[in-house]
Amino acid sequence: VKKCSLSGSWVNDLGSNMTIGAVNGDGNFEGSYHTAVSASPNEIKVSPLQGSMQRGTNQKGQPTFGFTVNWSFSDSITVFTGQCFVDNDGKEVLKTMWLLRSRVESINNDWKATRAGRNTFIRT
Ligand SMILES: CC(=O)N1C(=O)N[C@@H]2[C@H](CCCCC(=O)O)SC[C@@H]21
Repeated sequence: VKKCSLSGSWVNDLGSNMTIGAVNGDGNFEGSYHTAVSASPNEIKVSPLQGSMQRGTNQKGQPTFGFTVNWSFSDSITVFTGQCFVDNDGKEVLKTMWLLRSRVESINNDWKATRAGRNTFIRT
């Protein structure tokens, strides 16, 4: 099976872009995320991400991963988790699910503070 590598530039169906740097020996990586959409009223700015991928040989070149985006323009944070696949056309695809945690004024609003979703990234 062709290998799927996380490093490089990706885009999702919302038009958000992310760039992931080299994966180090521990499987950790850093990058940046430029979201096309936001729940925050603030101006969108590029934000840093940090994450890890599994490097075990049993990944068959299609590793699982997770990363956190620490939004630089709002008090929220998003964690993504997913797997890097080579699809049936030989293209690399990141299938992810995410949780967006927004800061709320009071614990009474905690119930509405977390949004969840799925998203797919392809290489730009
Ligand atoms: C991949 C995907 O679905 N999303 C994406 O690319 N942008 C939105 C969210 C952007 C949050 C910005 C900060 C805020 O609004 O507080 S994270 C999940 C979603």
